Amino acid sequence: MASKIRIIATGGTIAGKSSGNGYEAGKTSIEDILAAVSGLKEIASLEYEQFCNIGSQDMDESIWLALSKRVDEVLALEDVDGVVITHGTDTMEETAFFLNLTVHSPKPIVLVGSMRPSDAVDADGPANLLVAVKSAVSATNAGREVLLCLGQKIFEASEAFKKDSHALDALDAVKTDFRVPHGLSAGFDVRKLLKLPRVGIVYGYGGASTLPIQAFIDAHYDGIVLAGVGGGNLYGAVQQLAEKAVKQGILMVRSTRCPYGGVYTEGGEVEDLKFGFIAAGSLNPQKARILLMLSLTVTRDIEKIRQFFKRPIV
Ligand SMILES: NC(=O)CC[C@H](N)C(=O)O
Repeated sequence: MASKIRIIATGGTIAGKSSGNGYEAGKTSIEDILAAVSGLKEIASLEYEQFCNIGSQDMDESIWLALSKRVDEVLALEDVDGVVITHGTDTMEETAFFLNLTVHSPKPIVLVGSMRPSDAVDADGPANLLVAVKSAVSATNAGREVLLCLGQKIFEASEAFKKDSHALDALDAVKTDFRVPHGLSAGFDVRKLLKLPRVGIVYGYGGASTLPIQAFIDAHYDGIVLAGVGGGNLYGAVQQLAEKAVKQGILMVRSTRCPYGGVYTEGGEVEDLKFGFIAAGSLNPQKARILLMLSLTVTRDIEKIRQFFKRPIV
C-alpha cells in the first residue's frame, strides 16, 4: 500500500506570486501548488491542510508552538506515515530545529521551500516538493532529524542554515556536534504551552553599542544570546553588562556571527565558568535562541542548560 503523507502548508516563496517588481510570499493555496507537481501521486497518497499562509519572516513562537502540536497530532494518526511542511526559506532552519526538539513522533518530517515564486516560468518549488515527498516516504529517513529540502537537496535540522539570500541552492550545512533524531529523545514537551520564555539576540561588531543588551536587560528578558565575533568574543562594555545580567538571573549564551566553527568554553578567550556564560557549541545564534527558550521551559540551572547545549536529552 502507498505511504500516506500529510502536507501541512505554511506559506513562503513556494506559495509566492509575482507582484510589482518582485513577489509576495504566501499567496498560493496548497491545493494549487500540488496541482502543479506531476508525478506526486505515484509516490504517495497525499492529504493536505493549509495551516497558515505567511512569509516565514513572520514566523514566531506562537506559530511554532501551534505547528509543533499540529504535527504531533497528525503523526499520531496510525495511517499517516510522514509529514511534509511547505515553508519559506528565511526562517526554515529555525522551524525545523524547533520541531526537531519538540515533536514526539519519530515519523519523518520534511520542510520544503523554494526560491522562486509558484508562478515563475522556472519555478523550483515543484521539483523540491517531489524530492521532499520522496524523502518522507523513504524508510531510511525514519528516525533521523527533521529534514529540510531546497535545491533538490536534503539537510538535517541541526546542520542546516540559509547561506544565500538569492541562489536556488540557498541552504548549507555546518558540522554539528548536536545531532538528535526527533521523537527518540523524548523532546521538550510544549503541548500545553501557549508562550515561551523571552530570549533576544545581541549582534556583535567592532565598537558595539551597549544599547541592545541594556534594552533586553531592562525589559527583564529571561535569556540573551550573544552573537559574538570570532569564537564568541564580546566587545568589553557589552561583556561587562552580560556579566552583571547573569548575576541578576538572566541566562547568557555565547554564539558567533561566524557561520562555521562554533563557540566552545575550552580553548576560548572568554571564561564561561567564571562568568556563568553558556557556550553555544555548533549552534548559530538563531538556533541557540530556540534551544535556550526551550531549556528555560524546564530549568534555570546553568549547569543543566550547559548539558542541553551539549546534547538536549530531556
Ligand atoms: N525563498 C523564500 O522562501 C524566502 C522568502 C520569504 N520571505 C520566506 O521566507 O517566506
